[in-house]
Amino acid sequence: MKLPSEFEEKMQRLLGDEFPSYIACYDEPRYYGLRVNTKKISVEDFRRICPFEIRQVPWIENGFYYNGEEVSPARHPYYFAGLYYLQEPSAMTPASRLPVEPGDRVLDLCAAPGGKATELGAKLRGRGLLAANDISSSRAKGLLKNIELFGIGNVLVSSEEPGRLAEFFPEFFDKILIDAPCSGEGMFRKDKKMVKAWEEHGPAFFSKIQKNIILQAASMLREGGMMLYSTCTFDPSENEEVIAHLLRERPEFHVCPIEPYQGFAPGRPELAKGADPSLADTVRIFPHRMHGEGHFLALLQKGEQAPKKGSEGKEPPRRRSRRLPEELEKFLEKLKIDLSPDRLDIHGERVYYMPEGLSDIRGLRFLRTGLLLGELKKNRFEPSQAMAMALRAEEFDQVISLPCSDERVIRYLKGETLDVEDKTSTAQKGWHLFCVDGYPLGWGKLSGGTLKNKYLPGWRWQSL
Ligand SMILES: C[S@@+](CC[C@H](N)C(=O)[O-])C[C@H]1O[C@@H](n2cnc3c(N)ncnc32)[C@H](O)[C@@H]1O
Repeated sequence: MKLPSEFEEKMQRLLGDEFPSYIACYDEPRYYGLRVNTKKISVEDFRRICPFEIRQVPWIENGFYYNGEEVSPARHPYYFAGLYYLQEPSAMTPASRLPVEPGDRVLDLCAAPGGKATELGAKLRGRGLLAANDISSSRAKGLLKNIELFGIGNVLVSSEEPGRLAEFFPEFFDKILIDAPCSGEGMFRKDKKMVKAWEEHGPAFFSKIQKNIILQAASMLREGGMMLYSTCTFDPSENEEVIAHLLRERPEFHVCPIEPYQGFAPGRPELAKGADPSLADTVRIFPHRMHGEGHFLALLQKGEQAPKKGSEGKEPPRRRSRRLPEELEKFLEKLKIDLSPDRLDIHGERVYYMPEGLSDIRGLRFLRTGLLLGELKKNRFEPSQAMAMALRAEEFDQVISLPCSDERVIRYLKGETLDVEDKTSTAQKGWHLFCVDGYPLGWGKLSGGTLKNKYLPGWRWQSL
């Protein structure tokens, strides 16, 4: 692979004796990985049902390698059921090393297409708030889809410039992830187009942006909160230097050690202005030291551990306590989950289930708040694709589940009407949650043994 000579020279200076083994990696195949969605399935159960060979990523509990030259996990019904996300193994590290707990208010500031946000959301277990933001509104649409596919409903998905977001959320979040836009040097092997992009916009261009983003993020973190900064590049000006900039500008922050793995290399304090020794607690991932493409991570804390504020002082806006439309009430009776009525919000035809503790966001550019439950149409309620993905099969009273070997599963994903007489009684009718091996894929409406397909058209299985 042809690399820019300026890049090679820099890596030689950075790695010294290790440079030959680093550069030799470019003649080896890239790593393919998938990360299990633990909100929907345990790692143990996934191992049991996974239809292709996988190997544990040793530093990620729910991360696995697969052979991307032989299998296409994105073309399997389990992918459509949101059971996993395809992700290069070193990119799994940032979300795994930010200690998110159920109930936290979490911000993923540069989130699209959702590789880290989906893991942060899974860790929340449906409690607290995941705010996933990306400056690009087109990329934010893909982000929303992945969050919905993962079944995560306690969300705010927005598309704002970080400074503007900071006006809405001063000292609000318990945990923040900044997976910063970067020159992408760690992605050269995975995607050759990155080399050309690097030649156009290199480390100096991104370093300026990153220094701005990290300060904006800092102002949104509560006292005692934790923030993880990551890039997929090697240049110190985008890594140690950005952290040094934060420590100079916001002295209340300190660097925290990251849960170790034998392949991690320490950060390099001597490569940043001021050579703060705590930068040695940041982590570098190099492909010649472990089986991942390349990353940098820094875990930071603002001040000392302070008691969590929770929703205190940030009252969510009061929602109108109006009677729910009858058709919605009727549908909600079919759900075997506890929904808190004061979190139901109706905007025009659309019904949402709002996350805990979201403050007033009027004026913010957002794509979604909460879980879209469905739409009120004339005298009916139509449940949404997002709700199907957020449910477990046992949480709805009418379910049709087929094994993944049944050809009707793919036909369902293609949008076809199905004959399911063998799976239902003629007396059964109305909304059914259609599942593969017990994992929801979407809705269908049953009548006389025929299932009318309600799978979201934009998500359909595309024929190659
Ligand atoms: C490395 S990517 C994020 C990848 C994502 N975290 C994931 O794991 O799927 C960086 C993202 O930052 C966004 N971005 C670019 N400039 C930005 C800025 N000035 N402020 C915030 N986000 C920005 C880009 O649109 C891009 O989606």
